[in-house]
Amino acid sequence: GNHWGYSKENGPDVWHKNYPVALGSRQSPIDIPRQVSHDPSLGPIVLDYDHCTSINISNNGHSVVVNFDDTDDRSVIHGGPLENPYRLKQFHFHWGGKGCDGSEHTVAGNSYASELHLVHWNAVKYQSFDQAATAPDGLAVVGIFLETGDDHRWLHTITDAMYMVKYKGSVTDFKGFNPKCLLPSNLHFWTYLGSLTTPPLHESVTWILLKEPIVVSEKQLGKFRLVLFTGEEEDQRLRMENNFRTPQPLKGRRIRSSN
Ligand SMILES: C[C@@H](CNC(=O)c1ccc(S(N)(=O)=O)cc1)Cn1ccc2ccccc21
Ligand SMILES: [Zn+2]
Repeated sequence: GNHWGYSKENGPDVWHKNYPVALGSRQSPIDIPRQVSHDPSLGPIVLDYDHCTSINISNNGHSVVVNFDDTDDRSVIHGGPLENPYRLKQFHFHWGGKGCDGSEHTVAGNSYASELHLVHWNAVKYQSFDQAATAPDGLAVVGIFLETGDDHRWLHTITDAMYMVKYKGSVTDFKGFNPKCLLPSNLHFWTYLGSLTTPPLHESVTWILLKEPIVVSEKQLGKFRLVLFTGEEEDQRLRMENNFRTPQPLKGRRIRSSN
């Protein structure tokens, strides 16, 4: 059927037809204004990834996703705005086309080349990721902006694996990767209550956006674009690019800033 995507016919402008929450009161992404209220009660965000276990890397037809073993609390984030530890489930990226920016959140109206999402779920309160994904305090996503410059020294492990998942539906082993190597030097952040940025667009995400971008090269970003939206058996070969939703109305929400 008319599965959702990022083209004119099935993209963000028509998602509301099958997912009416797209017009809801806590949708993501958003633009982060120049002035955000500083909340001194916000402690630092802590990412305990030392024993994380990556499993595989896959192409789900919307992004490239690295999946983790989330059967116990071996890799969690806590602190910041979070009242519980949240378990790392997966990370994935959103990016643009050649020379076009592709982040989802924007800062004072400015986009970045790409945006990395580290997706976590509240395993203290919920029995499964899917159950947490429908709860208002179910998920916590850490967003990290990517800007272009020099090569990122660790991103090649991911871009090399992307060759193996060129087609929608492909998956390949991807063990021993610790996403700590993708973090910027400081963890200052903005936080607000929002949603998944793709259907089903559930309003279940506490967003934690790191202020400092990481730097990757144009060459490395170019390898993201060798991935396809389409499956091996399809006659159309659609390059995976511009897989981002644009900023949504703030609707009175408060955005808080850490230090
Ligand atoms: C959460 C969906 C699957 N989607 C995600 O897991 C997900 C995670 C992060 C982002 S982002 N870009 O905001 O970081 C977007 C999507 C499965 N699922 C669970 C219940 C459910 C009900 C209907 C349809 C699909 C359903
Ligand atoms: Zn995402």
